Amino acid sequence: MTNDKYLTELIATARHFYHQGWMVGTAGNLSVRLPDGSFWITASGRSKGELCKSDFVRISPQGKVEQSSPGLKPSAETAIHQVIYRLFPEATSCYHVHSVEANLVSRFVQGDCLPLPPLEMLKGLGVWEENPKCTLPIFANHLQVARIATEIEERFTKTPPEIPALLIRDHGITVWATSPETARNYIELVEYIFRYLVAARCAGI
Ligand SMILES: CSCCC(=O)C(=O)COP(=O)(O)O
Ligand SMILES: [Zn+2]
Repeated sequence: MTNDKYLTELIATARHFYHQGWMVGTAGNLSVRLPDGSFWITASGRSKGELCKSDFVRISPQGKVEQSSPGLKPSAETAIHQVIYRLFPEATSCYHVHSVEANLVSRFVQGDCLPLPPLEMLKGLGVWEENPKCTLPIFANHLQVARIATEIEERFTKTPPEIPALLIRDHGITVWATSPETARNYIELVEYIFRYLVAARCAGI
């Protein structure tokens, strides 16, 4: 893929997520990793429904800004993307969105794991067991993003997640995948599961 194609894909995906209500205003951030280990990430504070090609910053494998339009800052949550790419060398895309449902389900439990219902949809996230008992890791939403990133690194180094996703309480979901298309599917699947959980609770199930 050329740089242009990567950015076109991220712009289209952000617009799609914006129209779902998952990247309202400036919420969320998307990144894609290139074969040289650098990655393109959305610049901080841009309206995610109307991104253009100059709204991205390229971060080197060492974590420095490598390419940017004047006046841009990388996403405030770049440290989380960096830690995901470090932990999961096969990942080439990392997407983070804020939905109402993600925030609601993050309060359904007090602990640091959200049990997921044994839905067929889990197969789309790589879970192929009969009646799976799968959980989604939850992290606290610290003001200092670096602290969230450190906690992700410490926890996943000891206990790898069962699915390529993590939830930050009262904040949003992050997924990672081996292609931009797969990361987009993962966001859609996880958001479906969140809607199911909210609907099930409303229905008293
Ligand atoms: C209203 S969004 C608050 C910051 C945030 O959580 C986010 O995902 C967007 O931050 P960025 O710096 O990537 O624009
Ligand atoms: Zn966020």
